[in-house]
Amino acid sequence: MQDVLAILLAGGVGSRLNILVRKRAKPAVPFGGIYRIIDFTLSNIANSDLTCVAVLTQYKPLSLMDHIGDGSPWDLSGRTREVRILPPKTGEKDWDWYRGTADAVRQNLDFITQRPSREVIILSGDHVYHMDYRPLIAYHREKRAQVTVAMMPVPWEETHHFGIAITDETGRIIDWEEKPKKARSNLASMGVYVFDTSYLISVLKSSTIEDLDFGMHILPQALKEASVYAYRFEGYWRDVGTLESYFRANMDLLNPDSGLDPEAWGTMTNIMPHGLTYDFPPAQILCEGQVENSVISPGCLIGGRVENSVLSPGVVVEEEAYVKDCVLMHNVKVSRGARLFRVISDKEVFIGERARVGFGDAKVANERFPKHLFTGLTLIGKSAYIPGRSQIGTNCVIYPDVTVEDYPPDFMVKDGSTIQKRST
Ligand SMILES: Nc1ncnc2c1ncn2[C@@H]1O[C@H](COP(=O)(O)OP(=O)(O)O[C@H]2O[C@H](CO)[C@@H](O)[C@H](O)[C@H]2O)[C@@H](O)[C@H]1O
Repeated sequence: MQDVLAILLAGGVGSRLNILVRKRAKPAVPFGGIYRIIDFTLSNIANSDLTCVAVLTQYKPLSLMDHIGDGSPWDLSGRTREVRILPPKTGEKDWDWYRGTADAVRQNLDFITQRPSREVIILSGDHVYHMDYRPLIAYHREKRAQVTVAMMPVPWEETHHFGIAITDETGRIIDWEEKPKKARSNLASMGVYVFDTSYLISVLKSSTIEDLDFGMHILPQALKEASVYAYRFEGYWRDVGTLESYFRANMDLLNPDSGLDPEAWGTMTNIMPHGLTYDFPPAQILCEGQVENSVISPGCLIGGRVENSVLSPGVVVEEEAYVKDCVLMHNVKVSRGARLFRVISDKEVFIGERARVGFGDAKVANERFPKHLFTGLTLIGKSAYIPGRSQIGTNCVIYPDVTVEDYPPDFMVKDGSTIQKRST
């Protein structure tokens, strides 16, 4: 589909993913063993035969740029295919940081005006889903819409996280509420929009709002002056913007009925920048090793028991260790006899012998720290060191790079605590 340009928004701060996004943009966070979150949207683009995409970055873009490279892992590079990574433009005075999703596109209007296109599809880099965009574009054309929003019903108690539409019987959107306190419908926007190119250019050029946002400003305005339709999507889709939803989506990989199946969807990733499958040997389960309902990536070495967990390449679980309901990223080492329960661990973490992590009372932890954004999960930052025989409760956050010197005596970390690196 050479007449449709794709714009992938990949610049949000993603602070709800806590220390996982301290050094990387949210779309670059590892997911599901060998993938990164952005792989899902890039694969959808390639599998929908879209040939030209701009990736708008802003916050900590380096690992994202490394990962995307020239786009060839998704077949997005060549004479007629291109992926363009666009950082915020330098303005007259200083960096003109993007102030809203639509402002980010407005600052890169050149990309759109310099390439002939009939429609522009706006996508987000922090969703895990499989979608063929071609039926959506066909629907947009059939309805002669100027804007089409991909939507799906969500549980009523989650409606306040989304843009919500009220439609008439033809599918036309007649009312829109961005993240309403009390929603009148549960038909939620997936943050996937198809715009007629000429309408998108005119609506972006005509607005004087600085922090211009699609859900907050552009859609309400479009309802007044253009024909806006809802396209109902049926399939697996998750916004993995919070730790809870990120964890749940990883766990969905282990449930054959969830609808999340990257292999069946032809999801692609870049295996080169970190030498993923090229340098890692096949995964190995030793005699004493036991694995139940888990994703085990290349280079993993399992001597203990792993249950309902997602392991990225190079994870080692030594003899007598027990890992249950965990997401462990690249090269985490779980030493002999250690026990982990509901832990999300970033890369290169060392867990000492007989340490216990994530066992505790989430209710108590929530009472102590009601503002914590997650329940019953413990989060370990990149390259952190968990001392042997330590006991780390649930709802704890262990910051990146902490060493043995940063822990309290006898390594007892109460439910809901945070261990930070001591400033030197
Ligand atoms: N300045 C910037 N530059 C580049 N990229 C940026 C950016 N600011 C945000 N982004 C990226 O744009 C995407 C969407 O941004 P937001 O996180 O602000 O939207 P939110 O998810 O709250 O709601 C939106 O997405 C949900 C669906 O998840 C809809 O229901 C809702 O209507 C819609 O507003 C994300 O991928 C983010 O990383």
